[in-house]
Order: sequence, then C-alpha cells, then structure tokens
Amino acid sequence: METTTQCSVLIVGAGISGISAAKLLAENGVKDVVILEAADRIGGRIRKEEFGGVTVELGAGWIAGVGGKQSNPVWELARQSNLRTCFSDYSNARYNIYDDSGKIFPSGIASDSYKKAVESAIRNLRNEDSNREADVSVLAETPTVPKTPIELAIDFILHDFEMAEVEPISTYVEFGEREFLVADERGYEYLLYKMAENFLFTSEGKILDSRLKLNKVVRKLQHSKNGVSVKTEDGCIYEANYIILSVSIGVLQSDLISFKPPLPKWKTEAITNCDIMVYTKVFLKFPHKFWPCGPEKEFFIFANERRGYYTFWQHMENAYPGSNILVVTLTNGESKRVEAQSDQQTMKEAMEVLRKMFGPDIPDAITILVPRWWNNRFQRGSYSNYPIHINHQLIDDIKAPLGRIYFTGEHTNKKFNGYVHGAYLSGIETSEALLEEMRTEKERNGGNQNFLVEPLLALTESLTLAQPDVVSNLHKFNVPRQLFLHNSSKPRLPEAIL
Ligand SMILES: Cc1cc2nc3c(=O)[nH]c(=O)nc-3n(C[C@H](O)[C@H](O)[C@H](O)COP(=O)(O)OP(=O)(O)OC[C@H]3O[C@@H](n4cnc5c(N)ncnc54)[C@H](O)[C@@H]3O)c2cc1C
Repeated sequence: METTTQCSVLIVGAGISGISAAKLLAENGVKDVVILEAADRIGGRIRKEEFGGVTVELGAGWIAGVGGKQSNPVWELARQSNLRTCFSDYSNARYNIYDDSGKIFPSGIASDSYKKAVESAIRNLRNEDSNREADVSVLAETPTVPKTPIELAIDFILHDFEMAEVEPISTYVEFGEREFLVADERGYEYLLYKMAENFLFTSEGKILDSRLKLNKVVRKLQHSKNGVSVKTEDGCIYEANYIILSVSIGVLQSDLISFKPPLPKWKTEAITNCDIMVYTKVFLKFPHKFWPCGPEKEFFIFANERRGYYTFWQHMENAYPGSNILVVTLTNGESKRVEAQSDQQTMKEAMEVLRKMFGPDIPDAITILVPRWWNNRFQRGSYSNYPIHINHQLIDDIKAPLGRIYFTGEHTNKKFNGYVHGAYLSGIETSEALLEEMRTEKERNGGNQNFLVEPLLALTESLTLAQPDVVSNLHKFNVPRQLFLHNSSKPRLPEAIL
C-alpha cells in the first residue's frame, strides 16, 4: 500500500555529501528533512568490512591532502574523532618494481622510466593546451607511447593511480601533499556517524531517527514549480518543497531514477559527458607474510606487458601488523573484467602474479574480497574523473539546480571532485545555496514558508504533466542556479531561517 510522507527537504542518498547537507540544514532550523537511502546503511562509497580479522575499507581509504597551509576539513573531523590513521609513503614505490621473473628493476632504470613518463605526460598536456589554443607551432615533440612492461606499469601508476601528479591538483596544493590511510576498526564511516549524531537521534552508535530511511530506492522523481515528489521502489511516496540529490554521477547516468518532466538537454548532456573511474581494491589474506616489509616497502609494483594487470600492490602490515593481508588495485577495464568473473578466478590470477614476483613456494591466499562498485546499481563506478583540462561549464551544469532539485556529491565539486572532502564540502555548499533560496522564497511569500501550497501530483504511471511552467522549460540560467554558483566555496553558517 502506498504511504505519503511530507517534509520540507528530501535528501536522496546518505553518503558523506547527503549527511553533511542534512546537518547544515538542521543546524539552520530546517528540521523536517527526510533522508532516503537505497542501501541498508549510511556511508555510500565510504564503506568498511571485516576481513581477515581486521577492518578494511572497500571504498575511500585515504584522507588525501594533509599537512599543507590549509587544513583539510575531513582531516579535522578525523582528528576530532581520534580516528586511527597511518601515513602512506608512496615516494619509493617506483624502486619496488618487479619484473616477470621476480627481479626488482635497478633503481636507475626505474627512475629513468619514471622521468621519461612524467616528461611525456607533460608534453602531452602542453600539446593539448596548444591544440585548444590552435597554436600548432608549439606542437614540437610527440609524447612517447609506453611499450615495455616497466613503461606500462609506470604509465598506469601515473594516470590511473593517485600517487603521482603531472599537473598540480587542488587537493594537494591547498591541503598538503601527505596522505593518511584510515586504519580504525570503527571505519572511515565513523566520521559520518559522528556527524549524524549532531542532528539525528542515535543510541549506542546506531541511528534510530525516523528521518533517516534506509532501503528506500528512489525510482521516480516528479517536479514542478510547487514542489517535488518521489516514489520509491517499495511504493512509498515522499513530497517536499525541495530535494537534494546526492546520488553518484554513475547513478545519474543510469536509468535508476526517472524524472518527470525529463531533465533538460543541457543537464543530461553534462551528466553524460562526465567520465567515471572504476577503482577496485582486491584484498587477499595469507597464512603468513612472504613479501618484504620495513621502511619504503609498503607499496610494490608488478611490471607486465598487459597494462594495469595486477600492477599496484600494498601490504597492510603498517596499518595492521600481523594481518597478513595484501591489497591489489585494479582500475577501469580490469576492474570491470574482474567484477564479471568469479572470485576464485581472480584469486587464481592474483596468485599467478604473486608467484612471478615472489617465487613458486609462496602459500595460497586463504580468502579474497572483491568489491563490485561498477555493478552496484547504487554507485555504477567509484568516482567522477574529469579531464585535467576540464571545461568548467560541464561541471557547472552538472551542479546547477533545476527549479527545486539541487544536485550535490563529489562530482559537483569543482576543485575537489573524486575525494571524500570534495563530497563533504559539496553537501555544505548545496545546503547553503538551498538555505539562501528558502530565505528568498520566504521573503517573496511575505514571511511565510509555504509548504506544498498545492497538493503534489500523485506519482502514478498514468500521470502526465501538462503544466505550462514545468521545470524543464526553465532556462538553465535560472535564479537558484545563479545563487548557487556565485556562492563562496568556503563553508559558512547562515542564520536560522525557520
Ligand atoms: C574504491 C574507492 C576508493 C576511493 N578512495 C578514496 C580515497 O582514498 N580518498 C578519498 O578522498 N576518496 C576516495 N574515494 C572517493 C570517495 O569515496 C567519494 O568521493 C565519496 O565518498 C562520495 O560521497 P558522495 O556523498 O558524493 O556519494 P556516495 O557516497 O555515493 O553517496 C550517495 C548515496 O546515494 C545512495 N543512492 C544511490 N541511488 C539511490 C537511489 N536511487 N535512492 C536512494 N539512495 C540512492 C547510495 O547508496 C549512496 O549511499 C574512493 C571511492 C571508491 C569507490
């Protein structure tokens, strides 16, 4: 049977952006917020699991950007919660590159290949720059194409793994170059529970507040100038004045949520043009360790003629001594391939690679854990991956509100997309923009915050919207969009509005 719930603001998704958005609204007097989360837990792409006797992070693992002139807000949250973290030193990974016969490449060869790859990537960027500026005279040298196993491995590390930057990345420029791995049995997600505690009723670490609704998969979203209404997979209807959509760019690209009226072309084009990175950490537990530990040995690389084939490895002895766990990172095509096959097959492939590096006598893994971010219909990938030379209009369009629909999440953060802090800050920014709009609406209505002035249209299959002022007819440079985009990126707390 259908039930209808009304509230002031609906938030779809209880990842870090949804939770930070809800917290800011609550702090500003908007208490009747309902959060609809498709999964049976909060956290989204921040997700821990027990594996081999310790807590591992299937999604975000690092707090990236620490130690700079400005403090990373997620690092601050971690400090306040005494989250256990451990410094990751990638700088020597390039000296732990194994070939097919288990030999480590001499440091000279490794650093030469590394230098060559960086120079080639820089040339590539320059060429792209001059192509854009139509300055053909600058197209001097063509970038070299990686061919040998070591070149392919280094190319993979440079481009698919976040350990080396060819171009300055805002995260590292603003917050610092250090990265800390979260190694806490409460998980990275503990930060979200701490945040939720501020505005939702919790007891013994569990959120018991009826404003958080788990297992609610939003499938239909109807919007008009008067309000929004959504229908979940289990047939419930939620109506609100505004909605914040924090689902990933992968979900927006999929057909999980249908919009009535449909999203306008400028919005769907922007959503379609955003690339998604699939990034998979495969965990393997062993009866004992057989890999080198000690300083500068945490990360090691396998050089193979197949790019990205079980290339980047990390042992977990620094995070959890005695855990005997290895993690191998796969991306994009390799991630999708591995997601589609059995875990036994993946273990077999990983063991073959490990035996090439460490010899035939190493023990078999006891167990394996393969997260499937690509096939998860509530994610459809790991994070947005905008090109370095991003067309800023693209991200502005993805983020721009559409009437009463506000978009948030890591993919809407111009500076810090892809990161936990990007998602966290985007939730704050989105709620600031919405609070501003709610204040303006209240002024327009002579001090009344009209709540659902007209009953919203029921979400039934037969329904068609024939209103002349449906939201998709709005020009994209509408008022809320301007408000949103001109907002300062610095979090600030507007005065209470309700
Ligand atoms: C494997 C991996 C490794 C990563 N590593 C790092 C790292 O080391 N450091 C770092 O800073 N970042 C990392 N990231 C990125 C980081 O995890 C994300 O940027 C961030 O967590 C995104 O938060 P979000 O709130 O934008 O989205 P999400 O966390 O995806 O939240 C969106 C929520 O919406 C829900 N949802 C989706 N569809 C619906 C629907 N129809 N109805 C209701 N609910 C719905 C989802 O279940 C989800 O809970 C990693 C991500 C992955 C996957």
